[in-house]
Amino acid sequence: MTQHLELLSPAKLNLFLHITGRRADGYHNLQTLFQLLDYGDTLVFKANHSGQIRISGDTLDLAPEQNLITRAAKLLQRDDLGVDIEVSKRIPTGGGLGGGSSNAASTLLALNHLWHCGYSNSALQQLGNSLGADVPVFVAGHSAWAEGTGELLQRVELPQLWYLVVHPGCHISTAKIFSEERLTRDSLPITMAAFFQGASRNDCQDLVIANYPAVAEAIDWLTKFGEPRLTGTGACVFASFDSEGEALAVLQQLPVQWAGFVARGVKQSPVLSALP
Ligand SMILES: C[C@](O)(CO)[C@H](O)COP(=O)(O)OP(=O)(O)OC[C@H]1O[C@@H](n2ccc(N)nc2=O)[C@H](O)[C@@H]1O
Ligand SMILES: Nc1ncnc2c1ncn2[C@@H]1O[C@H](COP(=O)(O)OP(=O)(O)OP(=O)(O)O)[C@@H](O)[C@H]1O
Repeated sequence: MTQHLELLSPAKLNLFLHITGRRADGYHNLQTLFQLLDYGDTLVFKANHSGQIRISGDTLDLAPEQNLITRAAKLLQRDDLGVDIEVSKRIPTGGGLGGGSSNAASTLLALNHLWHCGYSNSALQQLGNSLGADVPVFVAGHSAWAEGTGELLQRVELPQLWYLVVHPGCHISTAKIFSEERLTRDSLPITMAAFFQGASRNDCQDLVIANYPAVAEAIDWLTKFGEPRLTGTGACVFASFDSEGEALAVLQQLPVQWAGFVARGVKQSPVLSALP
């Protein structure tokens, strides 16, 4: 039995984000296109029979029971099953890159394997949906067109472009953006064909630009080199390039007050590629 697994828990971009309505429970229906990236956090899992779920490394000062990694593990834990998880974070939190959701999904996939739980991928997606709206796509492990609150997924083949992702330094709460009165929440649903013809935007972008000057400045700066857009509810913004060289050339000019990285869009999550 494999006892040890090292996984790259990937970041995602929302290539567009339309909010099409608000449900009775306060959650929003949306349309989005999730692009998974070859950039992420490293999680090392060592399974044991201690009955304990222990996290070390970059714990983000979160109490273990608040960490989405622990919460995901608890959904699968039975009897004396235990695990030590070493975390190295690279994905900034509150960045719209889905780092917490990705970690939760990676944990579900890893422990389903190491603990021999026997859940199907779609059962794990359903379990993950209770942890966060972005968890199912990371469990599915492929780029996807998403509807509902993000859990109704359709596989999409996307060109494997290179992305420059810029973090303007501020942390944005997803719940805060979704609770703003001025948020656009009545976008008409579009077809996939309309997206590929260029008819899309991020409905959170104007609101975030108005409230977070650093995001506005990052978008202005990136406009010199491409067509920047916000991912999720921010704070990160991104632009696409045909080659790694073009993206890296722009990264080299990034003003020092911001962080950034270059990553490639991938067809399959590195987590799924690493699992037997
Ligand atoms: C904006 C996106 O990043 C797009 O990918 C996601 O929809 C957000 O996913 P997430 O961070 O996993 O979000 P969750 O942890 O489920 O929800 C955080 C908060 O955002 C709001 N929320 C989130 C998703 C959604 N479809 N409607 C919402 O209104 C809710 O107030 C919720 O309390
Ligand atoms: N393992 C984890 N990694 C990152 N954040 C975590 C983790 N566990 C819990 N969290 C909490 O989850 C919250 C959201 O983190 P996350 O990085 O997923 O958000 P985000 O980058 O804004 O992405 P999204 O696009 O899903 O909104 C943070 O406030 C953080 O405190």
